[in-house]
Amino acid sequence: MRFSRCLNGWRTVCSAPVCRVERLSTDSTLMGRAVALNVNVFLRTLIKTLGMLYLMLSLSWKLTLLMLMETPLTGLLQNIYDTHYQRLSKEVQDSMAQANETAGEAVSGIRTVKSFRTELGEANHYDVRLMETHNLKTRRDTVRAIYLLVRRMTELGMKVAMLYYGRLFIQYGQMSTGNLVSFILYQQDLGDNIRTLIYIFGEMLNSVGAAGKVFEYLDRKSEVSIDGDLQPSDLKGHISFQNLSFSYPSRPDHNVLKNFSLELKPGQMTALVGMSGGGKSTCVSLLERFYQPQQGHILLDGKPLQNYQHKYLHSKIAMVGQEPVLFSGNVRDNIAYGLPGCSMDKVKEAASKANAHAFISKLENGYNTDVGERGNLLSGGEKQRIAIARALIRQPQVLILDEVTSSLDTESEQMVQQALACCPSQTLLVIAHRLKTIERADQIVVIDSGEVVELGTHQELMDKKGNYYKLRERLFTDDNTAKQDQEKSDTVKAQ
Ligand SMILES: Nc1ncnc2c1ncn2[C@@H]1O[C@H](COP(=O)(O)OP(=O)(O)OP(=O)(O)O)[C@@H](O)[C@H]1O
Repeated sequence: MRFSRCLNGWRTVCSAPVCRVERLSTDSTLMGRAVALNVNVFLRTLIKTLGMLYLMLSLSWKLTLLMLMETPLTGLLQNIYDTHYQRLSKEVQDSMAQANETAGEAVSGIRTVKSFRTELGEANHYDVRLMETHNLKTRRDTVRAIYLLVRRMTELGMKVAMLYYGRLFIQYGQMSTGNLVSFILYQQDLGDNIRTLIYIFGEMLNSVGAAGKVFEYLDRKSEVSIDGDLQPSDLKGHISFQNLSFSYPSRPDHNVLKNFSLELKPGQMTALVGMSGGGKSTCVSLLERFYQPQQGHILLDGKPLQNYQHKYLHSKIAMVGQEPVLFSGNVRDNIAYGLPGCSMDKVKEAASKANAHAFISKLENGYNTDVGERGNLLSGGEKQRIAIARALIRQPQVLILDEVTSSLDTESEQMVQQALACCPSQTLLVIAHRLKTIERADQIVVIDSGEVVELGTHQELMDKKGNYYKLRERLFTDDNTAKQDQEKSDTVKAQ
């Protein structure tokens, strides 16, 4: 559960890894169970089997050899069966993991599910996944039933042969009737033991697939090198993006940034603006070293970003993202996330700067109030302010705010802006759609299709009447239309 939470907010975890979380948890459970139980039973059964074989050999080595002739046949049969059974088991596990993931998504996004229930109609994704799992299980059980049938027939054939040759040995005085009866009794037990061994062996093979997946996750190497060791005590926070070209690994043909260059100076506020999908958040992801650019460099105080020690870098560059990520726990733990032993005074100071102290004090248990899973007991603006406090408490030299003011009211927004202005030597990078919030920025950078198309102060860009001017006009019109729509709907509601 805790692990899954960390994966959900992995960017936050990295700063202070949707993958198959369910599969990982199912696989590790399967592996743990198989190792603990099976090894124990396997060893006990193996010793018993060897003991019985010794007794059977002493009764009649010829009959024993005859019985053992069955082994290669059973082995071949087992091999064919295992291959199919393994493949189907893996598909069942994948399908179950997907079903659990779908259910988890539906529960965490219950509001969206409820809003779209009519559109979803009968197409309940979870049911579809369960049906797929059920079909796969049926196929797996059929393969098992066919295997058992063929195996029983083979065993029956061997028993007939044993009785036939046993009778002949008694006839020629090579074996007494009592010995044949004892042999048959041992042989039955031996059969049970060999079946147990085969079953456990199958189970162990089954868990090898699961173990493979777990080790695949554990052995994953970060594509971004983390062996830098620079930790200067006097970091200024001067950042320079130099001729960056970048495409995401999942879409290598789509060049998100093209020959992108930009400078962020200490003590200055830089605002990135532009149409959606232009590449603003990508700049931030590269600065946070979530990805490595294919071409170009990002320098921090003149040194490549990868030369800095990973932990040090994330203590100096803090980010508050578009969607604030909170973890279940109390307010204090969320603000002091990744800073064990942080004093309450520092937590309160950061909360005050982020304009969060007042609302936190009004909560039932103040800073000890549980924020609920992913902070769902708080409003969007409250979560946002806690996320800002989490960034400010680190006193970062570079602070990145990605659309953070979008869920704040005007008053909170102004207070946060004031708080940010209190750190004069800090390098501040702000991404904003509400262009009003960035008018006081020292430089405004307009990004379009991964390129810097305009750069200057608000006034310079307004005078230029270029992209920024048009963007403002468009957003201003959209804002007005939204306001008018809101007013209309308020009037209708009032009537
Ligand atoms: N993880 C990803 N994998 C593949 N492509 C991505 C990924 N994240 C973003 N992109 C693509 O990269 C381009 C730039 O996205 P980015 O999020 O940087 O834009 P943006 O300017 O921040 O947009 P917005 O203002 O809507 O947040 C888009 O075309 C987007 O589809």
